[in-house]
Amino acid sequence: MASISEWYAEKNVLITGATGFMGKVLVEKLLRSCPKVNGIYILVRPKAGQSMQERVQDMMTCKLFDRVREDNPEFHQKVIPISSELTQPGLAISPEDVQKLTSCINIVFHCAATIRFDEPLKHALQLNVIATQQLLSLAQQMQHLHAFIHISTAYANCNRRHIDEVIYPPPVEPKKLIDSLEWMDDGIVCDITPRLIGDRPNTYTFTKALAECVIQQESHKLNIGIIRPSIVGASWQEPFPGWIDNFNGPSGIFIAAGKGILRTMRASNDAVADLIPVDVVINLTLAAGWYTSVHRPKTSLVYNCTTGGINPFHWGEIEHHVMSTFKRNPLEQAFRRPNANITSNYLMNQYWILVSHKFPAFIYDLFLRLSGQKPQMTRIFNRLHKAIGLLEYFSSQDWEWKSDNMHMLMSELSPEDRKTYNFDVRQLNWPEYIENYCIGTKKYVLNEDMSDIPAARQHLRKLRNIRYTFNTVLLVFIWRVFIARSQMARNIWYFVVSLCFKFLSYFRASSTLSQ
Ligand SMILES: CCCCCCCCCCCCCCCC(=O)SCCNC(=O)CCNC(=O)[C@H](O)C(C)(C)COP(=O)(O)OP(=O)(O)OC[C@H]1O[C@@H](n2cnc3c(N)ncnc32)[C@H](O)[C@@H]1OP(=O)(O)O
Ligand SMILES: NC(=O)C1=CN([C@@H]2O[C@H](COP(=O)(O)OP(=O)(O)OC[C@H]3O[C@@H](n4cnc5c(N)ncnc54)[C@H](OP(=O)(O)O)[C@@H]3O)[C@@H](O)[C@H]2O)C=CC1
Repeated sequence: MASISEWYAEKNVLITGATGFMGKVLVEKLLRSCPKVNGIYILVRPKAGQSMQERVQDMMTCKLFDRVREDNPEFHQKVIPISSELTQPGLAISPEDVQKLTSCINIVFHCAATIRFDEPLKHALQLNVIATQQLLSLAQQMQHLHAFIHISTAYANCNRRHIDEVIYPPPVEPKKLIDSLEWMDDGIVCDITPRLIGDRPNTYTFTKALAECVIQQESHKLNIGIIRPSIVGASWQEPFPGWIDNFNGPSGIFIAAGKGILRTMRASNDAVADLIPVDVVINLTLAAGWYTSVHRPKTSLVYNCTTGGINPFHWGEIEHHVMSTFKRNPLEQAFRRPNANITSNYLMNQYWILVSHKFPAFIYDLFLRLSGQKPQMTRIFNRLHKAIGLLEYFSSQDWEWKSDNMHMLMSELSPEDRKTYNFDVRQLNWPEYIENYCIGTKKYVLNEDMSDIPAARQHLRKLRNIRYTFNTVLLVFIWRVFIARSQMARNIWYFVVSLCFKFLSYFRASSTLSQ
């Protein structure tokens, strides 16, 4: 049987969400490991004043593509951008492009989605559900399509504790919901959103669950594979360790902790931190594309792509390794020395928020105001509190995912493919991975230079000295106020001072005698 790379040779691949975090890694891996792939068609929209072409050019000059660039400097010729806005009717693809895609595409990878937890329901539905529906209908017209691979999330069914590799019945009938929301104005939709999403924490997980149902209902004769990754983190091995380009999920939290801004967060030390490296997810996705095309399973296979059941690691351990990495490799211009603690106790967390977040922010902003600058720390903390408020649900409990299909797929690969498309997370060394992840946030998200680490360490030492001075002044001040008001405190003070004097005289006398 042909290896995975051989199978992708001469194939035309369509990818949505190629400009996103996972999409980029997918494009890169295809170009690097399947150099004979015929064409990679990517659906891209113009954004933030940049044309589609400019965005794609920018994407391909990014460091992620360095290895591919070395192997084949002309790699960009294989990437063919197609203008598309997924929230528009017909995905806003021109008739000529539709013609091109339907006649040549062999495999579709659908990665595009809104992953914001606070997305208004109407927009999340439009992108995560209706766009999926429209893409399926385009796929139905493709004459040479072998497989359609949809990227879902392991948290689509986070209202359950034990999650099998099946598509669960929808919380509401997607078609009925789409029809009803169409005539409602945004205010009404916003009001009824909590009732609609029920026991799911946000519109993201709710609409991703609906998307899976839409796929089940409307796939007809297509060969479907559904990949459900848990919390996707920096790369483990490929194209190099620690690659990450965004603040999503834990990355923003790690950075905030490394900058000394985040001091406390509600999370359970003993809960499994189900992180999965992005290269593992992409390797599994490509292998699933190959398997679905070659074996054409009778029912759509769902792959829970998680680590917790295979090689568990816990939030408490993550906290320890993140802190230790950032102490050894500090971020530049830290606000305070990194020292974040997670706690599952609500009151304790509120106390530390007050003492370690709100109070220092207030003092710092006061200092900025007095020195004629614009206050900013309170605003940063408000944003951080909003983000951690949305993430806490995922860090305070654990889930059990069945991953039989992931094991089955691994057993179907040749030894060579198992190396090239490695998704065996039993080999993952967590402390090493977390260290590379944190360094990755420093290098690739914050664009900080590793050669500036001595200066960053010097800055941490300065912060430590400021803290010692501040604490000493505070202690002396409190004590002075205290002894001015209490006779007992004064007595203790005189007792301690006279004790010190006695010790001093004793040591002086004994040193004089010994001479
Ligand atoms: C040591 C401790 C160990 C314990 C550690 C526990 C970690 C526990 C993780 C659980 C993780 C579960 C993950 C579920 C698994 C999925 O299913 S993965 C899908 C993941 N999706 C996400 O993570 C999206 C979550 N993010 C959001 O919903 C929105 O970004 C937020 C958080 C509501 C913020 O919205 P917003 O206020 O409108 O801000 P937004 O425009 O997004 O960004 C504003 C700025 O903040 C930055 N930013 C965005 N997010 C963050 C963030 N999280 N932090 C800091 N800055 C951020 C942006 O880069 C941006 O910067 P500028 O470009 O302005 O300079
Ligand atoms: N990141 C994670 O931790 C996890 C992600 N997933 C799933 O993986 C997939 C990819 O996630 P990730 O790469 O992290 O997400 P990103 O937010 O990084 O990427 C989203 C992609 O979707 C595209 N997109 C969004 N809106 C539109 C639109 N209206 N028209 C055209 N394209 C659009 C974006 O394009 P543009 O650049 O133009 O905005 C971008 O390419 C998603 O389906 C997500 O649900 C699952 C589990 C965890």
